[in-house]
Amino acid sequence: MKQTFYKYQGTGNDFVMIDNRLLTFDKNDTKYVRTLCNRRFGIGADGLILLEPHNEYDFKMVYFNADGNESSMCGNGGRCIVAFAKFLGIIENATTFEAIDGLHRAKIESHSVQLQMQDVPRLEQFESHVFLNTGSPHHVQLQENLAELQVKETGSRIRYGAPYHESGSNVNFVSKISDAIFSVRTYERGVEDETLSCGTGVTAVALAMNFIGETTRNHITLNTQGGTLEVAFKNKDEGYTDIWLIGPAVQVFKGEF
Ligand SMILES: N[C@@H](CCC[C@H](N)C(=O)O)C(=O)O
Repeated sequence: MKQTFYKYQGTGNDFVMIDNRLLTFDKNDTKYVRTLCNRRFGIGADGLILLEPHNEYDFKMVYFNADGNESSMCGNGGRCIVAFAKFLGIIENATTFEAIDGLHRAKIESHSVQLQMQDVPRLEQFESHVFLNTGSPHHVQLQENLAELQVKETGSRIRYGAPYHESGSNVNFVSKISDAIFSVRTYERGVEDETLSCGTGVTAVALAMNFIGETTRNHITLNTQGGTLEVAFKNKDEGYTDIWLIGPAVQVFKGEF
């Protein structure tokens, strides 16, 4: 039987999106998911997302990286699935849904989707980077000459090196433009390459920059290779709460396989 899919992108982080409310998609077929995400032999995407039914909330999000493995939270994917749920008529402009890291609230305002992220209680500062988990693990480091950086090579070395090794971390390279604006390039674990944008990544960058005193702001603009995102948050005694990731989420096309 043919399977309908949709393609979505959020600031260039792109996803195959499937309505799996009938639970017919084989989630254990890693090779199949990997092929669908392959840009030469498949549809092509940074990840694949299933929208599934939920007993209490509007829907459930199941996220796979382009390598075919189910992974931790995807912020841009979370914003895209909210737009998809509205397209399917499951929600109007506000929702609560479940993802692998717990419940998320979200709001839609014209083409912008605002996604509430989990609180971040703990950030670790090292000599040249900050490590934190915003639903996915993120290494954040300030970087000179960001435009010239070989993100795939440098990111891969950090992702597979100590202390991350096989389980890995996403790696974000950051350049400060002003107190309120930072540029970010991200190497994504599970894609094993630079992506044009990473939602949990820019969230990590905004919090990390506040944590190390590079900004005093609580609403930060992040320039990514694929467009602009915003992150708003509140400081707690330890860590951060009321964290929102804000930006566009666009349906690109529909197809079947
Ligand atoms: N693109 C995502 C991050 C997806 C998860 C990541 N690749 C991982 O496995 O940690 C985002 O927008 O947050």
